[in-house]
Amino acid sequence: MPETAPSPLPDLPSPSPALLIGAALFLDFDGTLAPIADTPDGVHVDGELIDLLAALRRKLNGRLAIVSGRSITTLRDFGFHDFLLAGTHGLEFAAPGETPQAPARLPAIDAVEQAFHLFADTRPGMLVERKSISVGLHFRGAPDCGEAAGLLAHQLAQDHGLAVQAGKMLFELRPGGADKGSAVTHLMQQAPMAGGTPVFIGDDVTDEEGFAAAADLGGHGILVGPARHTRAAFGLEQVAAVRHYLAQGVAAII
Ligand SMILES: O=P(O)(O)OC[C@H]1O[C@H](O[C@H]2O[C@H](CO)[C@@H](O)[C@H](O)[C@H]2O)[C@H](O)[C@@H](O)[C@@H]1O
Repeated sequence: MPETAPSPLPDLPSPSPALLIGAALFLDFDGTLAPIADTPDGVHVDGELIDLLAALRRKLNGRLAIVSGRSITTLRDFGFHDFLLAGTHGLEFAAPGETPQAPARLPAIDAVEQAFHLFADTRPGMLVERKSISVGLHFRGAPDCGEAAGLLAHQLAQDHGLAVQAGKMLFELRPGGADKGSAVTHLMQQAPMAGGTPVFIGDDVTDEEGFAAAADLGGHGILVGPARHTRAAFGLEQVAAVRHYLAQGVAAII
């Protein structure tokens, strides 16, 4: 029998700016609001982005949140002090100006961080990212080490009862029990997000739970980047298209 080539994934339709009217908007950070950089510290947030998000949030009567794998502390360091934040893949929450609600850093995370360093320190290009309550092992600078990094991450997760969060050239270990979907569900139950139609914009596999939660609550997911199997109904090509879309949203909402 002749082998059949897998059929290409159809491109997702572009979202209309009108989708943002009445939305409760959830925005991923890396790869959605800021282009992917070589290292976690290589990302820059410009004042124009903060101003755009602030204008959109005003139009949405406050219904705008950033839902990221970054910690709340890091998001605030990037300049998002005044925003409703869900950090570390749905494990942490903070309203503007408030102390983050977050679980304590587990001793197991410190043990994993040490093991990650033992692995990374002999492999040029590997990078360990210390985070508030989790730890990341990045192989963007050493792509050949990705498979070994994944094996190590899964072994350590099993040894310490932690969850593996795969990302873009990254394995992160963190406590389980939450994801971006649970963050959306949680935030949709309270002001200022309650009452809006959830719209989740993200690029990474970690955003799929966010797309699914938004869809399950009657809203929509918007995937940033190339087509893939996804729960998102709409697509935008890249970060610049996201910014353009958000600016169109500001203009579309009276
Ligand atoms: O949920 P997000 O806001 O998308 O955060 C997910 C992870 O993003 C960061 O790593 C990714 O972006 C880096 C900078 O562009 C890039 O160098 C790296 O390869 C990507 O995986 C961040 O460092 C992680 O802590 C986040 O969990």
